[in-house]
Amino acid sequence: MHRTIDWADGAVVIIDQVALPGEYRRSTLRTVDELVDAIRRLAVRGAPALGAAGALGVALAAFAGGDVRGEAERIAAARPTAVNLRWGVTRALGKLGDGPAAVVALGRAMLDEDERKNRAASGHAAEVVLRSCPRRPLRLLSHCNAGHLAAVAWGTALGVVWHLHERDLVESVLVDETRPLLQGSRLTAWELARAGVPYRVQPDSAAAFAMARGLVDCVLAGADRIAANGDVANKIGTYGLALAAAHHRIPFVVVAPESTVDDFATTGADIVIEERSAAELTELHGHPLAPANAPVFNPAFDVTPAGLITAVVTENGVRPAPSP
Ligand SMILES: CSC[C@H]1O[C@H](OP(=O)(O)O)[C@H](O)[C@@H]1O
Repeated sequence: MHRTIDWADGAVVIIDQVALPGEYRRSTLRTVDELVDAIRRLAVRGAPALGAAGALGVALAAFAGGDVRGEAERIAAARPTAVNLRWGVTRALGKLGDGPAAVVALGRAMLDEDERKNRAASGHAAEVVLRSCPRRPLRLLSHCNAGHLAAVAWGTALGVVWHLHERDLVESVLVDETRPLLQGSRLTAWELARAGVPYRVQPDSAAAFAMARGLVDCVLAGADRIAANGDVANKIGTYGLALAAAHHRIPFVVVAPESTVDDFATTGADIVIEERSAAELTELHGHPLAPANAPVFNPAFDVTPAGLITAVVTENGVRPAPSP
């Protein structure tokens, strides 16, 4: 599989995640407009991948000239919750004074460091799972997609599955379909199938029942922004999973690079939660799923309080539990 996002011939090249699982294709993004559109459509998505997209987007703007900082802000604002997007933009702007080639070099360096950090974070998290869950082999539950397609390569929460699968320690993965955009059934299931990992797709609403039926040993989640107190913003539905896991005394492990920690967000209350269009809920490929003009509540993320999380694991290991 190619890198989820890359730089080639003066352009950003992505695996088009809107086309999956039906078609594996790559798209070339030559302008900031094309990149912002791809981010907003989730053709490129996932916190680490968005960090790279932010940096490489600034490279596109730098080569195009004009109002580079204005274009950079457009990129950073394309999706407000994943801190890595703005962080990648900010890092790239720091190189602007050295010219477009220096911005590209920074972006390429981020591409190279992504897999190393995510392999390390998910490796530490795999050890946490093994220490926390006595049963072998393991039955894991995944929400949304935090795999190769959410990063430049490897992945975060799903990277734990790769590590454990290499050691024949995974019995199966329950994959939340993750409405409304189905990152689980479309992307995580596609990744697991490619890797030969046994899995079953389930409705998001089946997750708590699966735990009640004793089908889950550990819940794995990625993150889009981690507040200083350890609260975690992640795909909508994560908070409910954490509540159910706590009730059933099932470990709930969050995996993310340190770059997803936002110390400027004191608590989860400080994290902006992206709300997305009604159409994502009220129609599917043009077919109505709700009455015309139905009012909706469509937050793309929620916030899980630190107290419901067994461990937040980064490339540096288990983050210290926040002081109460
Ligand atoms: C490894 S970060 C993945 C993270 O990003 C996803 O959000 P989206 O699909 O909207 O980009 C989801 O929250 C995942 O946990």
